[in-house]
Order: sequence, then structure tokens, then C-alpha cells
Amino acid sequence: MARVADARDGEGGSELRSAPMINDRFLRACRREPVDCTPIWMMRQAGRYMPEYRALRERYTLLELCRNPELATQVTLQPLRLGMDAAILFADILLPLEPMGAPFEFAAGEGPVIHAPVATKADVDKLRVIEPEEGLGYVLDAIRMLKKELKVPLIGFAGAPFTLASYLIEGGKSSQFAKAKRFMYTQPEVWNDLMAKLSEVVRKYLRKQIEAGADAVQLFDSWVGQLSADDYRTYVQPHVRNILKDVETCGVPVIHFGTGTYHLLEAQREAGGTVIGLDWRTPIADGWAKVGADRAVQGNLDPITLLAPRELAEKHAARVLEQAGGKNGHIFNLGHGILPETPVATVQAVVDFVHRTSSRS
Ligand SMILES: Cc1c2[nH]c(c1CCC(=O)O)Cc1[nH]c(c(CCC(=O)O)c1C)Cc1[nH]c(c(CCC(=O)O)c1C)Cc1[nH]c(c(C)c1CCC(=O)O)C2
Repeated sequence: MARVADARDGEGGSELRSAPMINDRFLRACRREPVDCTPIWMMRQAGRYMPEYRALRERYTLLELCRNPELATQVTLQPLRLGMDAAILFADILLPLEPMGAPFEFAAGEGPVIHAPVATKADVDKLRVIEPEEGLGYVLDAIRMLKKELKVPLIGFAGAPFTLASYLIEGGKSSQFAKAKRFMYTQPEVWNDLMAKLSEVVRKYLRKQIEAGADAVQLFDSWVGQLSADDYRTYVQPHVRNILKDVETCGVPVIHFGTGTYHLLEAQREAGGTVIGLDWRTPIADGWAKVGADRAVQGNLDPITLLAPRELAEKHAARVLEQAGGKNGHIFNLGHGILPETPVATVQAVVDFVHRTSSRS
């Protein structure tokens, strides 16, 4: 742990400010060390499927929850009653866009809406490469607050440049990413500038999250599976590599996540990451073979199986564990975020099932 503490805090006081960590099986698995049982957490584990989250959302908007460190702390802690082995900071990948000069809102039923989507070189030139304290200090405050409370590791995160650029250019959610890809093909130099600016912000932001106390960080490249392997290597990989190679020197695990990425796993591995995320389309054993035995893997239950009868969800969870083969270096997770209509009882059942059936003792 000394390595982690050193990298984390220039003031040398982070360990004193933190509550003692009692359960570190998530961090051990990230480092491919032996564990007493397979650790589990779930992407979007704090969210609308939980009644206590919905109750808070009646009083506050999503952005209000994110921007208030006390509320963000409270929401981050909510799912831990289900026995998760890690907490993920409550925030959103889009938060850096506003201080960079691209304000947005979450419109009911529509997802994010960027007020002025990026279309031209002038739009890219206007975006500011901010320092994280400038405009994102509330996220760092929430991390410091959480570290006083937590008995499990805290995961910080950021969006990867392709996924952020796709929201900026599309103006919101998209299915084919036609605007973003057209931009990439028709204005490759401007694309490169945009990716470089986003990467620099993300690199600094992840470093600051680690300094504030994050025990691991995850880079969400949720939509990068839309690209061919060639295009990934040309237009995206150098930027992701710049982020990951730098952040890896902080000494905490870095999780590199995407969906629909079976064809990209080798290229993602080259770009970096202590742990590579796999979605449910990729059998863990196949994905792990592509990613290499020197990396840990995270995944990959289909989130929709949590809407099935509990026994079936458990059967799918058993299959994930079986494919991971009880090897060191598997972190159980969903292949993507949990759906709002998921029954809490099924989440609880799967967490208990994974702990019970993967027990090494
Ligand atoms: C693409 C992306 C976003 N945000 C995020 C991603 C990458 C992961 C992924 O692919 O799902 C990441 C994210 N967003 C949120 C978290 C919190 C931490 C967690 O528990 O995982 C994390 C890690 C809160 C949130 N961010 C959002 C919610 C929905 C909640 C609400 O309205 O209260 C939550 C809990 C809103 C959001 N935020 C985003 C979208 C597209 C939406 C709307 C879609 C939806 O409604 O589910 C952008």
C-alpha cells in the first residue's frame, strides 16, 4: 500500500485522513493477487433501481446530486448495503464538459443534451483545457469526504476521449455515431486536436482523483466498440495511451472499459490498463486470452439477466465465474450499467451468490 499512498498525496497526509480499509479483495484482484472470494461491484450501482436514490432524485436533479459533495457521498454509499466490494464515486463522465466550455443538461427521458454541439475547428479551438480544481473541485471534495467513511476501496472515473467526443459532436445519445465518425473522417486534424484536448483534461482529472484518495480509477470508453480496429488504432489509441500510460505511474489500478470491443481487445490492451473490462458478448475465457494473462479482467454479466427470475440470473452469474476459472485477477461486474428497472432483491441475490460460490476457503 505504501506505493499507493506515495502517489496519492503530495502532502503526505492521505492515510491519516482516511478510514481504515477493511475489505481490499477488489484491489487484490486488480493486482492478480489471491483473494478469499471473487470481488463484485456493478457499474451504475448507485442509481434509479434503488428506492433511496429515487427518493433523493425527487428533491434534486442529477447534476445537483453530482455537484454537492455531501449528497454525492451519500449516494455513493447507498449501494454498499448490498455488500459490494468497491464503491464508485457518484458523478458523471460528462461533468468536465461544462468547465471546458460545453454546457449540457440531462433532459427527462432523453439523456444528455449538449447545448451547442461541436461542429467546426472554431468550436474545438474554443474548448478550454481546464485544471481539475477549476470547475471540478466538488468531485475532489466528494472523494476526500468518502475516504473518511469507506471500508471498501473507492473507484474514481472519467470518460475516455472518443466517448466524450461523441457526445460533444452528436449533441447527445446516438446509435450510429454518424456525425462523430464523419467529423473524424473529414476533419482528421481537428479531430486530433479535440481528442488531444479531451485527453489532457481526463489525464489531469484522473491524477487529481487519485491524489484526493481514489484507490483505483476506471476509464469509460463506452461507445468505442463502434470503430473498426484500424480506425481505433489511427484515431483513438494514441490518445488513450497517453492517458493510461501516465495515470498508471500513480501506482493504483486503472480499469480500461468499453462495450462491443471483442475486436479491439488487443488494441485496448496495448493502449494500457491494469484491468480490462469485458462486456457480456465476450466469454471471459476468450476475452482474457486476448487481453493476456498479465492483466486482470472485469465483467461480464449481461445487465438484463438481472431482470430475469433470480435463479436464472444466478445461473448466468455461475457461468461467468466458471469461465473465469477461479483464476486470480477476475473482478465480477456487469458487462455495462445496471438498468433502472432492476429489482434490488436480484442484485442482492447475485452479490451473495458470487461471494458464496466463489469462496476459496
Ligand atoms: C455514457 C456515460 C454517461 N455517464 C456514464 C457513462 C459511462 C458508462 C456507461 O456507458 O453507462 C458514467 C456514469 N454515470 C453515472 C455514474 C455513477 C457511478 C456508478 O454508480 O456507476 C457513472 C460511472 C451516474 C449517472 N448518470 C446518469 C444517471 C441516470 C440517473 C438519473 O437520472 O438519476 C446516473 C445514475 C445519466 C446519464 N449519464 C450519461 C447518460 C447517457 C445518461 C442518461 C442515460 C440514463 O438515464 O441512464 C452519460
